[in-house]
Amino acid sequence: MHPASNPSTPLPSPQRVARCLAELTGLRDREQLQQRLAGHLVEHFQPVRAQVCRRHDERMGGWDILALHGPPAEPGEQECQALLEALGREHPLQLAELPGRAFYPLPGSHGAQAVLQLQLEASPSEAHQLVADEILRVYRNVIGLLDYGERDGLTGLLNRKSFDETFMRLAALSARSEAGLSGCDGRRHWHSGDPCFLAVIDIDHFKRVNDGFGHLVGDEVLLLVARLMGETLRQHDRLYRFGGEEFVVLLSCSQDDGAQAALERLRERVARYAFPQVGELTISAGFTRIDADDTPEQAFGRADKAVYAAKDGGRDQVRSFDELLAEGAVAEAATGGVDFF
Ligand SMILES: Nc1nc2c(ncn2[C@@H]2O[C@H](COP(=O)(O)OP(=O)(O)OP(=O)(O)O)[C@@H](O)[C@H]2O)c(=O)[nH]1
Repeated sequence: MHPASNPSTPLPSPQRVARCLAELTGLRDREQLQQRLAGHLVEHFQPVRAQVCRRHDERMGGWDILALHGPPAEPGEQECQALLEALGREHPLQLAELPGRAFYPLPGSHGAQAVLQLQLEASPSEAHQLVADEILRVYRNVIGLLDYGERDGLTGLLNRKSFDETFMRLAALSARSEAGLSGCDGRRHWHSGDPCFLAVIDIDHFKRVNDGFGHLVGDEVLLLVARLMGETLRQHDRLYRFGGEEFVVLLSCSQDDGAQAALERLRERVARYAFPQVGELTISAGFTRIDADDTPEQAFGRADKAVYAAKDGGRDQVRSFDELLAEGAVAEAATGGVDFF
């Protein structure tokens, strides 16, 4: 049974709603946007408990919990089902079997999927829900505009625009990992104790595709490789194309060999895929761990050297710069000497 409608929570004044919308439409940082939206919804509904649940690994399941109001509570089986259902929705979810609970999808944080889980003392009035729905709609529109500006037109992957900022955030997380720290810092998409990596992925002999089948088919191959990347790598890995036939990935893995395994999975997936007209294709990948004092240019330069090693070694392989360095196969990357895109 649903708890009775709660008439005691006053409807927000038009000024407050306008202030909320002005704030949300003025933000450009997705995490900040997500946090402020959650904050406004909490203020709006005045729940007994509110927490943001982030899905941290698509394959393994599991949720990262960020308590906004009241103590955090691990979602039970039914709640996990509801969270999953809410993820893909445009509208909030309320279920008869979970009275007093509301699940607000918080989409758009670069693949990190999150839901605001509210525990209410009483069902909100229809007018309350309507206002919250409209706030959510404006939020989605802002995310849509951000996507439009930050994504590559052909593949839908991220473009160069947000790369540096994300990279610097990862370098800071790597600093925590080097210091042996871990735990939730409240603003993460990644586990703050995990090492982070930059990978460069290059389609082998792509020129032959263009020369043999034409640029339209070449473009389709780029699109399909991007799709395979999205399907194979994890939700919170960030996938970029800055133009050309080269892709960049920022990923965090709980162990050092996790990046190698993730990229191997992608390499195998591409090698097994039958590309329309073209047939078989392979990729070469190189990666490096991101250090605390790295610049994007330095890390990219190292990963790029590893790609060259993969090409030299016969293509269709994944190489780690750090391993190549340990083997003496490459020299330490010169600082700043690499052309970056
Ligand atoms: N269709 C298409 N082709 C592109 C795009 N951007 C770059 N290219 C082509 O990608 C090809 C890259 O070729 P190369 O750098 O010589 O390398 P490759 O043939 O992939 O050979 P290896 O990297 O050595 O395995 C060139 O033919 C570019 O014209 C694009 O947006 N669409």
